Amino acid sequence: MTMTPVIIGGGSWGCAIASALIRTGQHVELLVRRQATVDALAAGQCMQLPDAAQMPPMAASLAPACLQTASMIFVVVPVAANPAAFDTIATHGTAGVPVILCAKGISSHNGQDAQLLTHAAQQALPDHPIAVFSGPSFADEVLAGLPAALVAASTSPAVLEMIQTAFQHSNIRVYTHNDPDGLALAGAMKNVVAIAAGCAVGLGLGDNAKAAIITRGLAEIARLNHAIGGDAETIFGLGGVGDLALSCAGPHSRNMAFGLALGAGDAVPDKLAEGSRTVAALALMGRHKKVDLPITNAIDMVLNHGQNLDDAVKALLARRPGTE
Ligand SMILES: NC(=O)C1=CN([C@@H]2O[C@H](COP(=O)(O)OP(=O)(O)OC[C@H]3O[C@@H](n4cnc5c(N)ncnc54)[C@H](O)[C@@H]3O)[C@@H](O)[C@H]2O)C=CC1
Ligand SMILES: O=C(CO)COP(=O)(O)O
Repeated sequence: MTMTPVIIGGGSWGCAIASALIRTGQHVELLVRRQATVDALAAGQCMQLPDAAQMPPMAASLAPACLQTASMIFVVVPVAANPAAFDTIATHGTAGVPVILCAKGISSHNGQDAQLLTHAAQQALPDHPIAVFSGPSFADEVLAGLPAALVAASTSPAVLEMIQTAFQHSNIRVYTHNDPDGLALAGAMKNVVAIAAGCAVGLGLGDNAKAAIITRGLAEIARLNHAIGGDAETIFGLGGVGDLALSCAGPHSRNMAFGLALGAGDAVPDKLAEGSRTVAALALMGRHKKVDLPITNAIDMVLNHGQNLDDAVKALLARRPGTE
């Protein structure tokens, strides 16, 4: 029986990861929800990135039985769909096969609690080693074959070796470390900071304000990372400052584009902006951990509690500045 990597999710990032593996000559299967996605992938088209050229045809299926022959399982659906993906793996997967978390957000049940995706996965899948795969990586560029550097984090050196080997000779260069919680948190938080940076630019507050938000946002990420027991080095690596810099660079990031529209008073784009969905859970996590997250809280107030964006900015600026 041939074991192959299986990717749950046939959207932008699922296709990009698949393309990197396929180009090294590996067979990859995608597990998706709709027949239309199966057909599009077989024709070399990603439905969420219709302009992507040179995408190799991809084998996809609606049948979770493909998980039985998975060598490793990438979970590449939005955070809200991760619990259902974990259930599918628990039912159809083989114990011991690594599960690699690729979504960037915080898990939440009806806004009542907040949990790192790593913890949610460990609870749901106690028989599987868990890894996080993150870093600065726009799907369209990876899909186009351009180079990117990512981080795989797991407490299992054998799993890290497996992931690194899978991407060897691909356009994704994989660095490793052993802090999956910190990496998962950083990926979730950078999306919210990108929304805030977008708001500042959209409001016309200038480049100085944008740089201040990025830097103070990084400080928030570092504080919450410390509180959850994450490694400080994670925040200064590809999955921390690297992904934050990428996502705050401009509207190529869907989160930044969401913030830009919000700041400019325009309708927000209908593309996935995980930060808008995760900010409530992050703010909750900050309260639980007693960590001050002013930028995260401001975006939560605007998106989930009806605060006017101008008032949120005034409230942020009225805070007494502390030591850096
Ligand atoms: N696009 C990118 O550049 C990157 C995205 N990510 C992360 O990967 C995750 C997925 O993002 P994208 O692939 O970009 O999103 P996308 O919007 O391009 O695709 C999402 C895919 O998940 C499927 N899906 C949505 N809800 C589902 C559900 N309830 N059950 C099963 N499948 C469902 C959709 O049909 C679609 O195929 C997000 O957390 C994102 O932050 C991470 C790195 C890069
Ligand atoms: O996480 C990403 C790149 O690393 C993608 O960012 P957006 O979801 O904001 O487009």
